[in-house]
Amino acid sequence: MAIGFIKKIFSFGKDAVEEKPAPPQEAAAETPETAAIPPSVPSGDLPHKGGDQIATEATAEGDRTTIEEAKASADDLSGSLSAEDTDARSEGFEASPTIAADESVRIEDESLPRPIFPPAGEKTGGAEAGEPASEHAETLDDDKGAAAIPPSVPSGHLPHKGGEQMATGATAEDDTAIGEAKAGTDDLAVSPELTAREADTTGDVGASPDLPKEDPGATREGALENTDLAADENVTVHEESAAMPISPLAGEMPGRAEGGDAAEPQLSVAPARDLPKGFAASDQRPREEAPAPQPKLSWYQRLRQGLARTSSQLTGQIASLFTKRKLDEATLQDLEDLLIQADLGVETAMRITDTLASERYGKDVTGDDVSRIMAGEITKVLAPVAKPLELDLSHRPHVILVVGVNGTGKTTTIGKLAAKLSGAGLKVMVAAGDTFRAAAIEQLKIWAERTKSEIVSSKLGADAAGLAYDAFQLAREKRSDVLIIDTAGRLQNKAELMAELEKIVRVLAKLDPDAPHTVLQTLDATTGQNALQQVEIFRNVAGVSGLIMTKLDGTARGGILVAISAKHKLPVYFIGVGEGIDDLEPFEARDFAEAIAGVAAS
Ligand SMILES: Nc1nc2c(ncn2[C@@H]2O[C@H](COP(=O)(O)OP(=O)(O)OP(=O)(O)O)[C@@H](O)[C@H]2O)c(=O)[nH]1
Repeated sequence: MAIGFIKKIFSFGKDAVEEKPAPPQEAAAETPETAAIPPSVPSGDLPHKGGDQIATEATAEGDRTTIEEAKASADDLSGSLSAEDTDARSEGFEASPTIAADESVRIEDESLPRPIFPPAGEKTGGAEAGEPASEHAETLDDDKGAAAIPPSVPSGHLPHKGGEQMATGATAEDDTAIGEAKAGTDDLAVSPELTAREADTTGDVGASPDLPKEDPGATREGALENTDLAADENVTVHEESAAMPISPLAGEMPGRAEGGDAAEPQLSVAPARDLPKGFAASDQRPREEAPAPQPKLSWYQRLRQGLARTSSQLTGQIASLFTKRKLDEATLQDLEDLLIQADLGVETAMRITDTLASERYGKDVTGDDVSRIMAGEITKVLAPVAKPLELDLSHRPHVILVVGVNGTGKTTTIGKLAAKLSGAGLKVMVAAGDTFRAAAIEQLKIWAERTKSEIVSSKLGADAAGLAYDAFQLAREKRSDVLIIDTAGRLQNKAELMAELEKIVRVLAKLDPDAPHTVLQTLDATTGQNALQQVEIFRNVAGVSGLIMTKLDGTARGGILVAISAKHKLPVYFIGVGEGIDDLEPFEARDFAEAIAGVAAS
């Protein structure tokens, strides 16, 4: 066996490891489809440059593909092998996107808001009042890597420095008539003749041989107009030279010290001044006391805390049902009703009552007895679906498509996943495929900054399938390990949603028949029974291969995960119990069951 093709499984979230030969399409995946890399692009793993965002927009046209192909590829999503091919990792970029545009290209410098400078005399070692605010932007341009790192992220904490962000937009035009589609849906075959351009993060547009050098003295906007680029639409290059403002991450990043070691007390102290002899400086201003760092709860404690409402509601009702009561038919029926109302599902409710009846029929029963049996039965239902998310890194990138209804936590979950992967040393790219909401794109950019991931985005309303295709190509060229694609969730507009998701899946399969390699659906626990139906719909549309349930914190409806597991039997990879970057953990059947049933850890 050739050494370079030894593959391993990287089981993301859990410890499972297995081996599997590399898929044959990898060779094809490596085939450069674009022009040779410009000399200015370093070979090997490109260091992620802090805070830079490159936005390109291109057109993509693809070959005819049938819905069957797309569905087949979507179905073929079982996690397979992953390998960290270090040899391959050291290979340079063999291609960079060629750019074609017949209209103007713009570069926008979206610097951060100007910093507020202290008044004259207060700034030690700095300029006096009136110092031009623009100096900040210049500084950022000169040292983007440093500038882009969020202040609370410890330098060197993550292996990929900076947060190079590329934003590309692409359009993919279908060339297949409606009617070839399976099950009455559109055949949205895409013929992506992808054209993309990528600007060097320093703004050196000449990195691409097709592009003229930017005149550094000129206004960025319009500097590239009337080039010989051929594209169907305008190409806009966003150069965001500074990190987006984000909230502090103290204690949020995996591996960060807990308890506020990053939070140095910020006391308001007047700068020392030279006073004439006979005077003494005094500072009467009240000093702000830094809040005492809160001890951070373990994941298990947070899970328990998060599921406390579900659990207390359930156990409270059970306790009142079984007060001084022998177990009879009526009590069993009441219990079954209660469990069904708690969203556990009919199947699981019957399992619990059957087991209880077989153990305690005609005897005294306490709420604790019921909770114990309930925990055991729920564990049995959940254990088969509590699986790790297997990443096949031989694909490079392993493509994860994230789907789900609006607000179920797709973007947030992508950020949390990116943090885990990036924190483990993997090179992550995220794609802002929710092109219908400006806020979703911005939100993902912030997460990319936080997690030191690259980001591919386009302007609002751009074709999501084109963007996905474009991102996949770029992720290949950049040798990203994982590409995570966000999507818009619009259940209320089902036909359009179905068509778009099917198209994204189909277009990705053009580049790799196995892609997307994972289709993750996020489910909002607070929606209760509605989540069951959502899985049904997205499973059919996008070939969902696994679930992540979010917002288990504070809901009384956490039982729905049990009903979904019993019905759909789809793997549940992770659960979310908060909005923080580390509020996502692998799903553990027993922990979850015991937390819901309100029994002490076994
Ligand atoms: N409490 C809690 N909030 C969460 C969790 N996951 C996500 N959220 C919040 O839920 C809201 C919606 O999350 P998003 O990530 O924007 O959801 P989305 O599915 O991308 O939404 P669209 O972009 O509208 O499709 C945000 O305010 C998140 O912070 C979680 O596990 N717990």
